[in-house]
Amino acid sequence: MAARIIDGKALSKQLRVGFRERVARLVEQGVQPGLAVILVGDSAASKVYVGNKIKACEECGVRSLHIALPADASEAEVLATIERLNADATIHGILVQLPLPAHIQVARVLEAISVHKDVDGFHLYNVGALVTGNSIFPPCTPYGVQLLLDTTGIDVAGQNVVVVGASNIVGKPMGLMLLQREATVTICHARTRDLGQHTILADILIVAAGKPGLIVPEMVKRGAIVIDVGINRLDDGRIVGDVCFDAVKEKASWITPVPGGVGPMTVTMLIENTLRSAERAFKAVDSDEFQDWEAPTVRSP
Ligand SMILES: Nc1nc(=O)c2c([nH]1)NC[C@@H]1CN(c3ccc(C(=O)N[C@@H](CCC(=O)O)C(=O)O)cc3)C=[N+]21
Repeated sequence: MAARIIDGKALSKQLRVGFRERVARLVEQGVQPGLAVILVGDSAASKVYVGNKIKACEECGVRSLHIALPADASEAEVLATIERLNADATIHGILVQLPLPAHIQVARVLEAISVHKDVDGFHLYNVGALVTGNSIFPPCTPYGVQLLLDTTGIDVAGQNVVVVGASNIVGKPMGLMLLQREATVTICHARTRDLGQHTILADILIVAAGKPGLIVPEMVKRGAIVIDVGINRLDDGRIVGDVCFDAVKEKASWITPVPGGVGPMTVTMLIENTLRSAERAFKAVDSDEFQDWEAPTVRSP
């Protein structure tokens, strides 16, 4: 029997209805949630993603500030932009689109963002919070995957989860989030020997490798849940994930499509984090998470 489809577009749509209500409540109290998106350079893919984020803001009533810097903008310029946004009380979330041009140090930029506005969850403080199991801004893509998994009704505790890809923005945080939920987590990566030997054991297989066609049915356990985080543009213009969807869906119990799976959820969770930040700024929700702890300024050598 073919797998059931986990529809990220539909779930996003549903969640965004609730977001509009939360924005309305905030606006009633005089708070207009605001998200700043900084894009350095003009990569085509980044433009599409940033465009989707801005669209989602509009859809939910979040004010968005799109700051486009030229590809040769200096690191100092990017840092100055962040400083300005850190100090701007009308901005509740700051996102610097990755990847950045090679002359800019990603770590310096991410550590410059106020931990209170780090809606991507990429600041070291938020990464540390995730490691210790009390995440403040969970990174958007793994956060979205977690909600997609929830819709299947499966309890991940005790399940074999295999994550393919060990990036800082998807694979590693994904593994940590599911470990927190008591799954048995394996993280595979480019140097993993005999990938299929690991993936075949997965009750839940999450693939974020950026390699079209990487996962074939022989590597998938019958009845597994398959989450495809990959987004690959083929020469013919088609967008596909890392999983051979048509073949694998005959073996899986649940599967996410690309597009329309994880991608829209990434954007949706960005809005969720921005609303949480705005609510927290207003003290509409418990702000104990930060425990009045002032995050240290991290200085790079
Ligand atoms: N600081 C930072 N934060 C990010 O969250 C971040 C980033 N940098 N850099 C790049 C990745 C990628 N990303 C996506 C956003 C939207 C879709 C999306 O909307 N996908 C749709 C359409 C895809 C398309 O048309 O190309 C879909 O899958 O259905 C996908 C991927 C956010 N990222």
